[in-house]
Amino acid sequence: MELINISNLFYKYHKTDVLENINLSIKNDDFLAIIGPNGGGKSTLLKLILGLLTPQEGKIEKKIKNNQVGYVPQNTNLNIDFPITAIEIVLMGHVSSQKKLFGYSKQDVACAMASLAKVSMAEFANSKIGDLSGGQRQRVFIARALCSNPKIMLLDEPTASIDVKGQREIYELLKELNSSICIVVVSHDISVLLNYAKNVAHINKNLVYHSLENLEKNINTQNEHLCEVELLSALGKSHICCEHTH
Ligand SMILES: Nc1ncnc2c1ncn2[C@@H]1O[C@H](COP(=O)(O)OP(=O)(O)OP(=O)(O)O)[C@@H](O)[C@H]1O
Repeated sequence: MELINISNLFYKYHKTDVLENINLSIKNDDFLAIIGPNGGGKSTLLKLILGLLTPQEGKIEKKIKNNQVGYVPQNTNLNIDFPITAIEIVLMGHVSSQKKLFGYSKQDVACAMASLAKVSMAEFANSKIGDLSGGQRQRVFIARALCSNPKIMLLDEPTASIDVKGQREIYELLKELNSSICIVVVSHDISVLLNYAKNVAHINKNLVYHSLENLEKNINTQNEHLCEVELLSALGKSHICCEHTH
């Protein structure tokens, strides 16, 4: 089932074109990797899908409600010295049916604990976020996004500054979640991601789509230093590589 359909989308900041004629369909069981060079327009596309920006031309049709879209932002600006616990972070993502002025209901806390359990972080519920490793912190943010029972989860650079072992653990978790949730990951760290993604959207103002499921694995994605140029030439799209050098 198609969850999101983007057709003939254009977006510019001021007078500069950032996205041109984007067409993309995202299905409920997809695991989509959005890759591309710095400034290629990946975050802009994510913001458009989230409804934070509005297309100037073209359209984005969503077959789901906004609260069924989970979002895990880049956490580079997180102040890890802030004295907040894992469960408090998760509760921030919980939209309670029972309105309370102060604090959270027992159901809210139970839901947050269930989300932490899904990402194997229940035992760290009362740990301060600053005491967790980068990978554990990322799991907590995934738990926060899970609180709203999303049908699709968008993650912006979820493995930035996490070592390769930690990256694999995050993607194993996302693979598990992908049995019931559509996963969309924006990332530069494609070597590990490509072992898990089903499809790839390469964005550099334009979008080029690759299905990985049908791709003969003629590239060694276990290679930690696999770069985008190698990937794209293996996919037979070496012309795209040239765009990076402009
Ligand atoms: N709010 C803004 N106002 C003006 N220009 C912007 C704004 N946000 C992004 N841009 C520009 O739009 C282009 C695309 O930016 P975007 O952040 O979408 O790229 P990206 O592919 O996510 O990059 P990165 O990989 O570096 O995160 C860049 O040239 C950027 O400078």
